[in-house]
Amino acid sequence: MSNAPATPALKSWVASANAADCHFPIQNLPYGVFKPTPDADARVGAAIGDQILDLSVLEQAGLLRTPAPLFAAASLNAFMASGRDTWRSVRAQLGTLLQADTATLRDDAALRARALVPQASATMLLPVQIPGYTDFYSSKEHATNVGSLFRDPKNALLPNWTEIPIGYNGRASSIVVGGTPVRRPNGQVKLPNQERPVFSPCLKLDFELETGFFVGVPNGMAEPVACGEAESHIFGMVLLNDWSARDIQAWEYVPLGPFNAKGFATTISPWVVTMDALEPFRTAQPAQDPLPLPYLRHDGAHAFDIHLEVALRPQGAPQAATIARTNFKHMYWTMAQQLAHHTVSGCNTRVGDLMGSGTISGPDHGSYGSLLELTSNGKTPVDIGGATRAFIEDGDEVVMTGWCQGDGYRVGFGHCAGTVLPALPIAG
Ligand SMILES: O=C(O)/C=C/C(=O)CC(=O)CC(=O)O
Ligand SMILES: [Ca+2]
Ligand SMILES: [Mg+2]
Repeated sequence: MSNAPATPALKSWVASANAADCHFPIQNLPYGVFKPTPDADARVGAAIGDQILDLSVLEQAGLLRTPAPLFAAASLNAFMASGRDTWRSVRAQLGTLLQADTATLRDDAALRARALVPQASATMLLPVQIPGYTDFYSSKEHATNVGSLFRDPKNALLPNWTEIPIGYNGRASSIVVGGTPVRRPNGQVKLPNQERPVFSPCLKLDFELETGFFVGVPNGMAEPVACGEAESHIFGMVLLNDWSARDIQAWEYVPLGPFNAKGFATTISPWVVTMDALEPFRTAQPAQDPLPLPYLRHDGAHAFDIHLEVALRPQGAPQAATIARTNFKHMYWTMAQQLAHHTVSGCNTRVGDLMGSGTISGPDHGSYGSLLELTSNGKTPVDIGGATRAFIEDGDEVVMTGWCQGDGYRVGFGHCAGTVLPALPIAG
């Protein structure tokens, strides 16, 4: 259970995969859905270096053994539904095919030309057909910060927080893949010193730095997933931006929680990093006090050491400025506890359900996962090199990234990016 993997860097014949800072070395092999050209059909691929390995081409060429055809598909759902043995077998077969000393594809120029697509020329699509989306609230630092800003600094953390992995049922319909522009929402905003709300473009648009996990092995109704078994239901993880309209949220959220403030868009990264690729980076979660109720207990280490960053790039700026750095390992509630809690009532899950971690804030000011926290609700704007931001402005691009640091290699998530478009005009 170490977080300092000692495995020496394995090499691939895809040279770009061997760079020490590459997110997609042979140790990673994340899955995504892409079109090699705008008119082509969508298909499943695995990222390797700066290329995509087209799994539908490999499958057609008879180079992948699976129980059924899985990869000439517009989503990962069929592959996810094929079960954990198939996930592991495909991962092992791809690892072998891509290893430096395996000649099969390396020395077949014609097949290689069809099977490898430069990432720069491909269009990435939403990787999963997502039946349901739930967002948790599992960072103690985030819950404490937001509790202080929205409610009472003296009682920032509500009494249920250390007992329940708090969550809300989100909107699957508005989840988009990284690179998709996001429109600033209009909604009800309550301005200070006014008795009634106004209908207005959101004036406090924010990001939330999160990860998400996909359910690969579903559970039936009234068949709760045990905490100790929960990880075996998870297919993999993505970066997730739970865009949040803070002014709409502050007015609407009592008593049923966020609605329009978080339902207009959620962005996920195009590549799904498997739990098998993340396994070497398993580490201990923070100590939990009080001891959770028995259905939320698991032995051993259930956090993952994933370094995370958020950068902001104003329209026209050549570079994005990094405004937050944190780590997934700070999360108080684990993914296993989230899934056990979600299903303990008898709630079923489906293949492709997405569970957001909740905003990932760390202990220091520069490790907060939202502008709400970084700017104390707009009071202390952040510096983005030549400009400042209290909240997101039109034309700003928010870019999240994350990776696990191995010995001479990285298991990375790539980017999760989105540019904000102006709100729709308000009539009259
Ligand atoms: O504390 C609140 O009232 C609200 C908190 C959030 O906005 C967070 C939410 O979406 C869950 C999370 O990202 O942790
Ligand atoms: Ca959230
Ligand atoms: Mg959202």
